[in-house]
Amino acid sequence: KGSCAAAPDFHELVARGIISDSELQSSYDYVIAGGGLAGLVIASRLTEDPQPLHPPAGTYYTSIVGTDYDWKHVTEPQPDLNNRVVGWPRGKILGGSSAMNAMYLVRPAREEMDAWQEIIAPNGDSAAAARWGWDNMFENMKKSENFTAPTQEVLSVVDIKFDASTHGSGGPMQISYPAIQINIQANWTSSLAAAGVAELPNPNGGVTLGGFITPSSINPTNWTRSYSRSAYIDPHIARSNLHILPEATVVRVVLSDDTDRSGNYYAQAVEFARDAESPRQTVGVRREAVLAGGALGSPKILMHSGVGPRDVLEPSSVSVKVELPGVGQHLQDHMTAGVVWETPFETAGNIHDSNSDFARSAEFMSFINDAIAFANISALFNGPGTEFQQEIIAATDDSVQNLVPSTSSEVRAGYRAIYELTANRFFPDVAQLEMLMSVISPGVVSIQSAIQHPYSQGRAYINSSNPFDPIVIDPQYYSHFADLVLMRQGVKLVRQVGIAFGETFGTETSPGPEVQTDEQLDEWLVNSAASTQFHPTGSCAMLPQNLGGVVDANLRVYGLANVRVADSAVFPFEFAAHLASATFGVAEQASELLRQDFYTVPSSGASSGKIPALSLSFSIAIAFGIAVLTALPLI
Ligand SMILES: Cc1cc2nc3c(=O)[nH]c(=O)nc-3n(C[C@H](O)[C@H](O)[C@H](O)COP(=O)(O)OP(=O)(O)OC[C@H]3O[C@@H](n4cnc5c(N)ncnc54)[C@H](O)[C@@H]3O)c2cc1C
Repeated sequence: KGSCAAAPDFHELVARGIISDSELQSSYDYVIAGGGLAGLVIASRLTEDPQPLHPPAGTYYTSIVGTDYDWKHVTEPQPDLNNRVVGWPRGKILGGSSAMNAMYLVRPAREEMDAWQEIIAPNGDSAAAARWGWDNMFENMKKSENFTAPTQEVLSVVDIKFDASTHGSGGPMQISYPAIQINIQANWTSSLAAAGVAELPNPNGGVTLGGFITPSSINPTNWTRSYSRSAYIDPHIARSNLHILPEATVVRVVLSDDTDRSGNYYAQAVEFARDAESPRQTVGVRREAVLAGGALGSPKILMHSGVGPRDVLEPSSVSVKVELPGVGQHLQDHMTAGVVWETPFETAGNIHDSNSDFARSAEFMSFINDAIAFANISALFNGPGTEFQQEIIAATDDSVQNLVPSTSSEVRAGYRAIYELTANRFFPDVAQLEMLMSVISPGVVSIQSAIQHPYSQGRAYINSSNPFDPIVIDPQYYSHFADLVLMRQGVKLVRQVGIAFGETFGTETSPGPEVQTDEQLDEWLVNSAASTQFHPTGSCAMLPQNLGGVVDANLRVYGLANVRVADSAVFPFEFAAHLASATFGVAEQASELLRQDFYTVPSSGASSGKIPALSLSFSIAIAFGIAVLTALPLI
């Protein structure tokens, strides 16, 4: 239970199926590009067998944001943020962003997931679409979990409401609560109630509105982070049917020259390289290629494979194989800004800085922020917000005309569909804002305000044929006026919660009491405050093709027979939730689909022609985890 475990030795790596180039087969049934949250779930599920488990390995969370295990993406300068750039960390490691995230375990609302089902099959005529509605996704999300209730000691400090039946049991991801709680958080739900946001008694069961202490991805047997690697890969002894090749960047999917009988191109191989200077290598695909590179990695691989918008590929000198204008489009994110107060009360930050025995204990080190709330428009406007809604609806045509970074009529139609859904169906009852209390800094507390259903959409795109050049990220933050208004109202609501905390909260230090008018708040939000909540999505949206969709209800890329995207890129619109739980749901569902209904690549399609005669099904997750084979702490 120290802060750092010993590096894995060679035998441990072998046990997990981690291999070197020389052990690579010439082809595999399934090739998974990206060993992140979703990629490892799929790799593990496709190769699972009833072998006994090793004890879980790991140490408590230390942030890897900003380290070598972070892709360290940055956005383009954002005109509506006074040309500021925003950092977009992403896990560059086995486990992906599940190895660096803040561990909040939060599900979307029933209403949102049912809307997803409806948008992919507008006439309600697709059994495939029903997989993405609440009822089925709830089961998929629970499948990944093993829930443990908070300890009595914790409950004696903070009255945490939960309903164990809304969680899974026996699944790989450990879902629990920190071993300790901080006294200040005891007043979270009562302060929210005083500000007009009621307590939510049964979080994570399809209703999201209200305040609660959320479970986290914590393993309560040793108080460590639970993430896709520790949950789905590390516990299993060697699987002869799983190879994981770390430190390999997938550069493209090698597609067939001709289409198959159904008129689709098919993946013959996946090409990868150690770095920009190293020779390109390929591994053959016998059944399916699964892109699980995340909301930035997956669209990038597609574009370098010749699948994407013509006006992006041609200027980048990538030949167009399948023109699919939605790749990289519909990029959405949650923006956030925090109000900070001094506090005379003890925070987790104060305890941490004390360096006491308790501060060094694994129990204390398990503490992570977990007090959150979701608020709807009435809470933000102290009324139904009808006038604001009418303004948004009236701006629909203008927004479609001027704010979509694509000339494609399909992408514009998709923007309109998401816009109308957000402005009508989601407006009154679905959460518009998340509030998150932070008590991990000494002497101060903060509450973040984070908009959940942005009207601004941007895009991620390539601008060269070199796959080692970074992807260009332009979320077009605040390009739609409503997002700034929602944030401003959110900050006002957060301040009301702060007032309700009474003497627990002292002087406001940011933005500070002098920032009061709408204009002052907007200036603060634009010039310094607003940043990301780290939830990009939509870049390979599951939408009908005439709405700029990239994948269908089976996660298959339009125009390709055996390439699926299965990660956080496929959500067509933002949910009012952190995205890990829903992404686990996607990966669990994808694993089922890949087992039940796989493509068989025509025999002439093998890249090298020397397919080994294997009776076992082999999978490979090609992961960019740059130090997995070296002295990497098992975070
Ligand atoms: C700082 C931070 C905090 C967050 N906090 C929370 C939270 O508290 N709760 C929550 O629910 N969600 C949170 N999230 C979001 C959540 O972690 C992600 O939505 C989720 O991990 C997405 O899963 P994924 O499989 O789509 O992508 P990832 O988990 O990012 O996995 C993608 C993987 O693909 C690899 N990859 C990409 N391109 C290539 C390539 N060309 N070749 C090979 N490999 C490639 C990456 O290195 C990575 O390993 C947070 C995210 C971040 C970054």
